[in-house]
Amino acid sequence: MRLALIAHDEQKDTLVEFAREYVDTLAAHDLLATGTTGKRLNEETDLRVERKSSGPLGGDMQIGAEVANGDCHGIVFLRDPLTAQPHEPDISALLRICDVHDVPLATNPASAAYLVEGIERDPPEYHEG
Ligand SMILES: O=C(CO)COP(=O)(O)O
Repeated sequence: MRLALIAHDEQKDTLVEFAREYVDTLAAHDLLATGTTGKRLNEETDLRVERKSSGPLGGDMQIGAEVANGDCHGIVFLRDPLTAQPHEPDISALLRICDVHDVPLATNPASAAYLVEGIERDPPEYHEG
């Protein structure tokens, strides 16, 4: 499966910690991330992550396009619920396209744990295209 990992700045430490905790499960998958998140993951974990553009520069939309194309099958997106983001429309679009295509999406660490553990135990069926 191809999984995306994304975190806003205030959540990046938490995502790095999460990725270390689930490194064995995550390493079995094809991983991608928005730019700065991917840089942190590549530098601070044993995971190898394909980096898209930074979120404010279009990274959320690039990942959304993969969802729309059937190429991205699950997303952990640790959002900052307390800080306004300049690219809020892009974020909303990514969340929406996950719902359109029924792609699992976790936006906080508790649900991210269920998502990753669930994928390991029982990978969801997904459709090409
Ligand atoms: O802004 C983001 C997601 O909306 C994350 O982007 P970065 O990983 O480049 O910080």
